[in-house]
Amino acid sequence: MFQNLTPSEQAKLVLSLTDLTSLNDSDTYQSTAALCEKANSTYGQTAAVCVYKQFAGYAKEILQDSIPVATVINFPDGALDQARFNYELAYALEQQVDEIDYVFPWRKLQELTAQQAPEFTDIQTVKACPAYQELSTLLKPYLDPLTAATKAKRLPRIKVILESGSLTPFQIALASQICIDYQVDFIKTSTGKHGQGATLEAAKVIFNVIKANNAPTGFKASGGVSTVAQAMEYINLAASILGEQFIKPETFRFGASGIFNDIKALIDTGKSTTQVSTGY
Ligand SMILES: O=C[C@H](O)COP(=O)(O)O
Repeated sequence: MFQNLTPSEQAKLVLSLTDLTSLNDSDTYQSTAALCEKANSTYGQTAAVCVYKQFAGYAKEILQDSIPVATVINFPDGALDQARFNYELAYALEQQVDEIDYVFPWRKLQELTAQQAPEFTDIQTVKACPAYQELSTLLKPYLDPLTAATKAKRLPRIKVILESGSLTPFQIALASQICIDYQVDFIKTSTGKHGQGATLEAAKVIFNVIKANNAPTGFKASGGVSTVAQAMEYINLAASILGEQFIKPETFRFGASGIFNDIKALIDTGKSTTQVSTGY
């Protein structure tokens, strides 16, 4: 089905699945307003906007519930710091954000699995790994309050960022399993701030863990996704493993800061920015 879409239809589909993101030290109220304008334009609406928490309240004010506002916490390092977590979560909830993208303590996962390098074959091998239980217990004070906020309807959705580019397939599977156990809404690949961003290989591991659990968990590809052609590869891979019905904003997202120009070019001209001649 997705293979038959015209370039403009592909661009519109990708736009509808994108959390249009700006997470730069140079962000301002002005740049936040510009981001919100792009997210709700004549080209269509994005799935969400994602901004640092100090701009989230302002984005909410501009968008007035027309588009969900997401913010990041424990970002980008993925610390295990309870006081910081409590503060950042409370602050984000005060801004009445719709979605929180929380960075998984991936360095702790690396540390706990440093002596083991098993291949990811199936989910039973992941569950048999001592690090799985240990990390699951360590993360309870972080993941429980997040899911409690969704259950209390203070927060519609939680995403957990794995930083998959710094993890092996086994570690990605283990972290994904913990996310599913704690009933987070989305497993997200990357912060876009550290090393390798999203890859199809990491996405495939996450899709297979979601499938093995028959879980309602969604997926977000982020970090370096800057063209519609790239995004379509994730869409086609997800559809082939989890079915076409998975491809909707409730379960499938892109986190991208630089994809809007390509979407615009495809809708306006039918040609990607990567195909547009520079005149040389
Ligand atoms: O969550 C989203 C990422 O920070 C976006 O990464 P990007 O700037 O490489 O598109």
